[in-house]
Amino acid sequence: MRLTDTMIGHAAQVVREMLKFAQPADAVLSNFFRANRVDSRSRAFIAETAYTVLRRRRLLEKVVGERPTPLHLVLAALVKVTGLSQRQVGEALGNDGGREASWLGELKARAEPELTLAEQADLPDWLADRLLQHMAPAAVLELSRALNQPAPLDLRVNVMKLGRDEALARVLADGINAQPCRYAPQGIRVEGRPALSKYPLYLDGTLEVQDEGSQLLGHLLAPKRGEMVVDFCAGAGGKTLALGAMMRSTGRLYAFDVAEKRLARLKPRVARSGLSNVHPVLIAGENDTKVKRLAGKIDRVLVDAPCSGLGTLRRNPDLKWRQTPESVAELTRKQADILGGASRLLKPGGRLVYATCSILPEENEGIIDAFLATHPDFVRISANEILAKQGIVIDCAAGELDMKLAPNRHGTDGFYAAVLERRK
Ligand SMILES: C[S@@+](CC[C@H](N)C(=O)[O-])C[C@H]1O[C@@H](n2cnc3c(N)ncnc32)[C@H](O)[C@@H]1O
Repeated sequence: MRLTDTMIGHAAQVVREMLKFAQPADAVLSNFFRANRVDSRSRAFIAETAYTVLRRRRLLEKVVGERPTPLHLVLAALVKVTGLSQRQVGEALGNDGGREASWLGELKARAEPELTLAEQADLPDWLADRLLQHMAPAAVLELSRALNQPAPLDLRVNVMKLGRDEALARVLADGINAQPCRYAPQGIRVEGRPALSKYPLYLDGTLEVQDEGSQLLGHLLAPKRGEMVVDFCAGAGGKTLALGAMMRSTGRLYAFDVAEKRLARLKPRVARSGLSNVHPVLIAGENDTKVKRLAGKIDRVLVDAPCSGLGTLRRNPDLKWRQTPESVAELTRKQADILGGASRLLKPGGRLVYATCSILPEENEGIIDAFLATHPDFVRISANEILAKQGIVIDCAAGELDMKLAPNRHGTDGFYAAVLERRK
């Protein structure tokens, strides 16, 4: 790929917008591409470079020094992280970029800065401190390095339409490099970024984009044909679709959410999937009368709780700069309330799965421990045993009941799930 000064300038423009943190990084990118016509190779460069700056912001700010400009952050990212040579970047900058080229020369000559652990991990201090409360420094570095890599693309095969092996064979025959996911029985991991929006198997609902970790949640809830199931925080329905297919389009699957826009995005996906058992319900909150009416009637409840998203930094690196100790505290209050409300839905003997894509214990086992302390009618059961019964063997700590996934150990996003059962 020939790098040009326009591409570098565009990347700096995107970085400038992203670092305002007024909008999520992916929204900044799509707005930029809507407003500026750029060819697909430049697009990939701009997106990757801007995300590299977000991922490695602390290192880059340290390297660049005081009052870093977006352009200097981009140039530093290209030579310090992407591994381009000073000459390659200098040539792209051309004659008009003489000042920046000489700045790059200076940068190259500077001694490598001393970095604190949080800077090496490229995490804000508060977040590194939280992780260090329950992890060794080497483990924090290993986890954060994995979170600072781009994520692979995982697809879930809709088994109502096609078996995983047949779908994989079709994908391979269409020239897309892919392999079965390591754990998720319906998962396919794809190499590169194929254009799915025009791909027939995607358009007809055979394939859905879903991280392998998310796919496993369905296997933890393991809904059966004919059951009454609630996806309490259904959002745009990624998990709803997987649950509906596991129920073979029978029974009733309520998709609750408080966000009308997200539920609206669920409807066309349900149509494409061919499921007829999904009932989207807009609720005002966990105390809505629509929720209360179903109290004690539901076999299985999934609570895919709103969370900090810090397990998804591979895809959403801006989250580590957007979240704060205060926003996490607010989320934990909400998580406890939602879990309390959702738990009332269960029949005796029913199963609840509480999940987040966070790596912070206060959003995960902290919520479950506090819930169990005040709800003696619930017991925690082994997530790993439920998976093992379905032939899914996850590498986990001895005696660990909850499912904890991490990119450095499992190649998935950071994920947490606990399985609770209401006593009979
Ligand atoms: C992690 S997202 C869910 C993602 C979704 N399950 C999927 O697979 O695409 C959390 C969702 O919880 C919803 N939410 C927030 N507060 C809620 C509440 N009190 N009751 C139900 N849903 C809530 C948010 O609107 C958001 O869609």
